[in-house]
Amino acid sequence: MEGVDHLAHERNKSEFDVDAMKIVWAGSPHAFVVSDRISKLVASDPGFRKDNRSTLSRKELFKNTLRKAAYAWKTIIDLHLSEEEAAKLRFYVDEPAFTDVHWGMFIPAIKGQGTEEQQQKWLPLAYKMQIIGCYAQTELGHGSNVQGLETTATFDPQTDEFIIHSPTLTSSKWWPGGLGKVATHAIAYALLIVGGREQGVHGFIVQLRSLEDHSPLPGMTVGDIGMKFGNGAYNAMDNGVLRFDHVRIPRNQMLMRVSQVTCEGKYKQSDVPRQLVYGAMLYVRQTIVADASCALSRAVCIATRYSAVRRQFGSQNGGPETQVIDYKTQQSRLFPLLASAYAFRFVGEWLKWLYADVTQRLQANDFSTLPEAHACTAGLKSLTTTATADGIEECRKLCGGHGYLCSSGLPELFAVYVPACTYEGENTVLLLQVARFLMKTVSQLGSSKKPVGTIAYMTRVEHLMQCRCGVQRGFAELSADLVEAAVAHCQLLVVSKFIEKLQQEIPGKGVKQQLEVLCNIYALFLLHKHQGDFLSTGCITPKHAALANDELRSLYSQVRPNAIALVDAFNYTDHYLGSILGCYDGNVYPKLYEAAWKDPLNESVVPDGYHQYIRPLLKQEIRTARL
Ligand SMILES: CCCCCCCCCCCCCC(=O)SCCNC(=O)CCNC(=O)[C@H](O)C(C)(C)COP(=O)(O)OP(=O)(O)OC[C@H]1O[C@@H](n2cnc3c(N)ncnc32)[C@H](O)[C@@H]1OP(=O)(O)O
Ligand SMILES: Cc1cc2nc3c(=O)[nH]c(=O)nc-3n(C[C@H](O)[C@H](O)[C@H](O)COP(=O)(O)OP(=O)(O)OC[C@H]3O[C@@H](n4cnc5c(N)ncnc54)[C@H](O)[C@@H]3O)c2cc1C
Repeated sequence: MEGVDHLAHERNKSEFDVDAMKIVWAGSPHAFVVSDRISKLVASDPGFRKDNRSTLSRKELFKNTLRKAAYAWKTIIDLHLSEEEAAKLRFYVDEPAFTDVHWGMFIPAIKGQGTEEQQQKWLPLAYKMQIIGCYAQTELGHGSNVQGLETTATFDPQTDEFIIHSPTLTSSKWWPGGLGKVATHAIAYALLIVGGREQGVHGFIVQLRSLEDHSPLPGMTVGDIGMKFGNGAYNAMDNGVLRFDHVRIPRNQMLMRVSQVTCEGKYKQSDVPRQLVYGAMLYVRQTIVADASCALSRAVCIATRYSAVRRQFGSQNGGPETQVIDYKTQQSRLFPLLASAYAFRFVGEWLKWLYADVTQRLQANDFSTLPEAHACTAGLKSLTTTATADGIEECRKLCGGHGYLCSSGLPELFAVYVPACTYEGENTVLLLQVARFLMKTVSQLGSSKKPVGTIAYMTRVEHLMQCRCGVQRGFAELSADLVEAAVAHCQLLVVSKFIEKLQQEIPGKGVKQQLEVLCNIYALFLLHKHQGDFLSTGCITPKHAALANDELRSLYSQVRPNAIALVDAFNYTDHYLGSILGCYDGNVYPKLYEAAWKDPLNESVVPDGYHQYIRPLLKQEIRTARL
């Protein structure tokens, strides 16, 4: 039944303009056109094939990733793609690679922390990929505690150089993506020592490998840290280890926007806050929130389409069985995730705006919104990645047994996604940062400093005034509760940004109504999940809670006829989805059957090893067998 749309009856049911919703999801008509064109370009090019990934060995997988990255770069140059189109192309190629960190961290770190001169020198090389960079911050002994890093950068005024050194085993750089086998350069973070005085952790541009033959430069011991979670998946990335043995670099390779070391050995701080050293993390956390909506929507698209295809029980008079998407239990697990995907999309859009705004202010030496931007990026990164990782796993379960097959796309998606809960700031550690920000705000309530922006609501929460005096005491003791408060604050942010989105003009028949339903599901689902907190704090009564649950059930029924169209609006190609269960035409069973026969284990009917291990068992010859 190739060519038949098995989900056509579902698509016919929808009550809104899907094409208009595609534009809302993409962000603008222009963004939609670019995304649509580039995703189709990648999907139709056999050079970007990815369906064989799970059967490759680590070395084959890695080499294939190198080939794809080179091929992507050639395509970008041959087709004269703009920066926006090139970024989309890398996104749709959909393979973790050194390029993520080069474009996503190395370049932003130079832009944010480098002086004009440094940017002019290094950025053109990086943009043309004449150098490949990584972001070497984390060490074997410390990741979260950045101030605890042990690598040293000691200034030598005699030669006008820094000596970069790894004094202990635990000071070995450990984890940086791209470092293991590819990067030619790193932004390495090290404790600056000038004239015998420690001046805190700073970033340095360090060349790692020869630009002629790729061999490590003298004083560098560098390699890959080994296999990671999930067989294929994130193993395409060469996360690395690096030790420095008194490596010398010129003084002008310290990133000097925030602070400078002069040739006389004087340490000077600009009037910009030293937190700007963490600027690259601010940037990446913001991109991670946008990525969360992509990963979650992908899993939800797979689970929703498959739930409409899959039938179990309930046949009446020999008619078809019930589509599992019609079970209320399936809906109550699936539709909040669908709503979350949309919610994260819109909060991601807002965060992008917030980041652009804080960047503009920083350039004009206005640092007033930096703490809020830090709290928002850290908190939303934590909230959205946790919910997305959990959501992908829930989608796998929603697909029953077939969800466990690699051809469902879900195991790989989970394995690639789940480290987002750890990298770029471990999620609990980041929530503690939000909690600290909230508690600082509470301690200032009643003073002349009024909370503004995302914390303006705190003036309206009367009982917070009573907490003021004790907030700086007992932070550690109460940290588990404070983390919950931080999550609640972030959830409020997500809900309020969804509501703000709905206050805008949204064209297209029925589009706004669908988004209103999803927004209400997102908010009421949270209320339902945290009912205990709402009840115990007296924010709602048991009657409210019961009403909310009734309303939630009714909202699920309203989503049901539109569910397939709502995931079609993500506009994902079958190539990008990488899932038989989620394929657009819903022709799942023949495709699953066909894919099984392509497994390397099915290349012969009698497996390798039969004569050595199976036959001796069957023939009772195991004692004499040579094992
Ligand atoms: C297109 C691209 C796609 C991109 C995708 C790429 C994916 C790539 C793949 C994945 C690649 C993965 C790549 C990777 O994983 S790269 C490695 C990422 N590593 C981390 O994220 C480490 C996590 N730890 C930290 O961030 C900090 O040390 C924390 C936050 C725990 C503070 O620890 P500590 O308690 O010791 O504090 P302090 O003394 O150092 O500083 C305290 C002061 O600084 C303020 N502060 C703190 N942080 C920031 C900030 N960021 N902006 C602005 N301000 C900030 C803070 O509010 C406080 O201010 P105040 O209260 O004193 O006023
Ligand atoms: C796939 C992947 C890619 C990465 N890529 C890079 C990269 O390119 N460059 C780079 O520099 N790094 C990279 N990292 C490292 C990453 O940024 C760190 O692993 C991360 O910041 C967490 O730090 P950690 O490993 O020290 O965790 P830890 O801090 O040791 O966390 C262990 C546990 O301790 C808890 N904990 C820690 N501190 C506190 C506290 N103060 N209060 C309460 N609980 C606490 C945490 O919540 C966690 O449960 C990568 C990591 C991964 C997994």
